[in-house]
Amino acid sequence: MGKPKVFIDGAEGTTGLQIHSRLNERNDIEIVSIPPEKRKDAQVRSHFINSADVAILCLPDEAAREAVSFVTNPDVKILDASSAHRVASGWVYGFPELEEKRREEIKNAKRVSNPGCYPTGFLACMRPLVAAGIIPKDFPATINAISGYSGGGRKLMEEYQNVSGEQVNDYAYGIYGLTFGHKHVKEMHQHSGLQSPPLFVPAVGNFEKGMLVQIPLPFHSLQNKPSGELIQKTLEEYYQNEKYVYVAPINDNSYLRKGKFLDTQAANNTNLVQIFVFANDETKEALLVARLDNLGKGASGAAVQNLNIMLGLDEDLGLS
Ligand SMILES: NC(=O)C1=CN([C@@H]2O[C@H](COP(=O)(O)OP(=O)(O)OC[C@H]3O[C@@H](n4cnc5c(N)ncnc54)[C@H](OP(=O)(O)O)[C@@H]3O)[C@@H](O)[C@H]2O)C=CC1
Ligand SMILES: CC(=O)N[C@@H](CCC(=O)OP(=O)(O)O)C(=O)O
Repeated sequence: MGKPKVFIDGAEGTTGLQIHSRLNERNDIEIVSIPPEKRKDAQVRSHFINSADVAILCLPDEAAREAVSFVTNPDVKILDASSAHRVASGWVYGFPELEEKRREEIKNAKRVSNPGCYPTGFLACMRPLVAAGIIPKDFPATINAISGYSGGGRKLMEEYQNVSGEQVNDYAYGIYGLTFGHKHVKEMHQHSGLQSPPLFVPAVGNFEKGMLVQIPLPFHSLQNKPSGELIQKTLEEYYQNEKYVYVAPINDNSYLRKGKFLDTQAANNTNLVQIFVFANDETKEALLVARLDNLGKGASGAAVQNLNIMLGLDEDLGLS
């Protein structure tokens, strides 16, 4: 049998380029590339998709749905990096660490949806705690998060990269999603085990990549008041055998710059999601924070990990 063929639809976009550069050096797979002038030609894309073992979609949602409609070859596997199929039936949600059977499901699936960047941080923290009954299913979760501008794809990157002079201050930090219903909320709801969708307030900063996802836990309003240690230990045990989800010791100052500041970009260029638990048992407050590279475990790293699993290869190939 020859090397598995991988086609990246949208290879010239932000996520596509990163996946390509992670796969480019590998000699265990063959990357099949569409001629640049044909990259939006439906017929040519369809041909490439149907001749691949795995087609990775790095496209806007609508173009991703269109790409799936092109599939006629029953053997083709699709890995969709867009948000088009993250809550769709018939698709496996490609977060291998989220539950025990997930790797096997990804391996056997014909359709895998790569998780969103913010949901990766939120779900990594929330799902194990809801599953363990430490956070009740009816908990009204809220999320404040900050992302680098590459999260918005090529257009937002160009906008930020052209900012100069006095505008730099305006672009430093801005919250958005203020009409609610951000495209990630359904995904965060469905895969968390929570009864209601979380209230999500994202922000974007004037830096390329890196992300913090913060989940406040005001336990004084709850009947059961778990200790910070129970929260941290539950997460630590849940991910004890995982290479790409790291749970820091509780209230660990060593991750804080000058003992105070949790920086956004320290997980960049890795496939890691780092989880921090800050807690005060006297005031009954805790804060969960996930830090990741939105283009790493939030997109291209996760995609390469899923691709490896889908092809039955060593999961760590091409990852750091
Ligand atoms: N950036 C991030 O942090 C993350 C992004 N994602 C997801 O990945 C997907 C891609 O995002 P991103 O890479 O950031 O976006 P980009 O805008 O950077 O890239 C999208 C690419 O798709 C191309 N494209 C658009 N329409 C078509 C079409 N009909 N046929 C073929 N190619 C097309 C675009 O070309 P052109 O520019 O010429 O229109 C562009 O090259 C999105 O669905 C996003 O949600 C997932 C996780 C994180
Ligand atoms: C800063 C920024 O604009 N971020 C994007 C989220 C990233 C994205 O669209 O990609 P995924 O959905 O695949 O994670 C947004 O809020 O729409």
